[in-house]
Amino acid sequence: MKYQSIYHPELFKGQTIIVTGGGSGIGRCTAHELASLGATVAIVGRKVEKLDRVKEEITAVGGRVSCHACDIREESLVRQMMADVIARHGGIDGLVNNAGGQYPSQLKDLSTKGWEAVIRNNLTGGFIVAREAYNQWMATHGGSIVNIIADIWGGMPTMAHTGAARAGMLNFTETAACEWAHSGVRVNAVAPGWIASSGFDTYDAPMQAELRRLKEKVPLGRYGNEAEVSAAIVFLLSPGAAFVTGSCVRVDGGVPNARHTWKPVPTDRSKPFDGFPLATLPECLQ
Ligand SMILES: CCC/C=C/C(=O)SCCNC(=O)CCNC(=O)[C@H](O)C(C)(C)COP(=O)([O-])OP(=O)([O-])OC[C@H]1O[C@@H](n2cnc3c(N)ncnc32)[C@H](O)[C@@H]1OP(=O)([O-])[O-]
Ligand SMILES: NC(=O)C1=CN([C@@H]2O[C@H](COP(=O)(O)OP(=O)(O)OC[C@H]3O[C@@H](n4cnc5c(N)ncnc54)[C@H](OP(=O)(O)O)[C@@H]3O)[C@@H](O)[C@H]2O)C=CC1
Repeated sequence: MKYQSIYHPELFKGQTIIVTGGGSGIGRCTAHELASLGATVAIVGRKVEKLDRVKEEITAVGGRVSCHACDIREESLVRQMMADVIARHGGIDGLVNNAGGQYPSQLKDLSTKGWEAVIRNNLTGGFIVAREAYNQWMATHGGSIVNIIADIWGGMPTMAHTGAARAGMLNFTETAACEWAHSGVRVNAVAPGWIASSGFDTYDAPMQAELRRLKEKVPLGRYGNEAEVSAAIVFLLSPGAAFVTGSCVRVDGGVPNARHTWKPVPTDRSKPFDGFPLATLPECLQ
């Protein structure tokens, strides 16, 4: 079934856009939406079988997509991946720096190795991918980069490593937006709140129990869905955002504004946008 985007179906006709982490969740949804809008999508991830599945889904509805196995933490692999995408598609117009993830741990129990693994995954990796996109293509041709971060406004108990990495990524976004503006490159961020995606299923049972409870703390009264994050990414990549750079769009149902005052009311308070018929509800919420 084809993606039902709210945007014009030829918005990205003739463009090539890289989506890291395109084999599942938010990245998979974004790849579907961009392909439905005419883009050729290059999806990147560590597990080839996940990428192949998404490729099958997108080609089945007439989209164009290529798969690139690559760990974003490995500089030489990222360099090669970027060169392959450029050689295969003739350039890159956009990059969605979405690959990432972490595991819950209290600070006192966090090993240095674990801290560094998460920083590499969510800060260093995103930096390497963006720098290679810029140096290998965008510096001379322009382009648009969207970095996916998280709701980092305030502390993130049990998620300090990823909070530090994503806060770093926000500042990287602001700096790159300045340094790369003269090349016609815009750099923005999207900060998802609690998004019911396959990502939830990667957590252990106690964390999943916590996640089931958390929606009561959202002013809009529910989790977000993948299509709602994708819509923000697509806006920032589009000409509609031509004068937007160094910004962050928060897609979180209002959580950062309400942390101290919100009194939970356990009912849904907004109608979701759901343009993605193939979205997978995480098993832990079923
Ligand atoms: C932000 C809020 C909301 C967000 C929601 C989402 O993001 S949804 C999306 C969610 N999606 C995802 O999160 C998916 C992506 N996530 C991942 O791939 C992993 O979480 C990763 C980033 C740690 C990389 O892991 P990897 O396998 O490549 O790394 P590695 O094997 O090289 O390990 C290096 C060291 O890290 C440590 N350590 C690692 N795991 C654990 C653990 N569970 N337990 C304890 N410790 C752990 C350990 O010290 C290990 O060394 P050791 O002691 O073994 O010698
Ligand atoms: N869902 C949520 O509530 C939130 C999500 N986020 C962030 O949004 C992004 C997408 O998350 P979501 O779709 O929910 O989760 P998923 O776990 O489904 O997606 C993460 C994707 O990133 C890929 N990935 C992870 N590490 C690497 C790596 N080192 N190199 C290449 N690819 C990698 C994974 O593929 P593979 O395993 O094949 O490598 C996977 O497809 C992540 O950065 C996540 O942390 C932020 C805030 C909230």
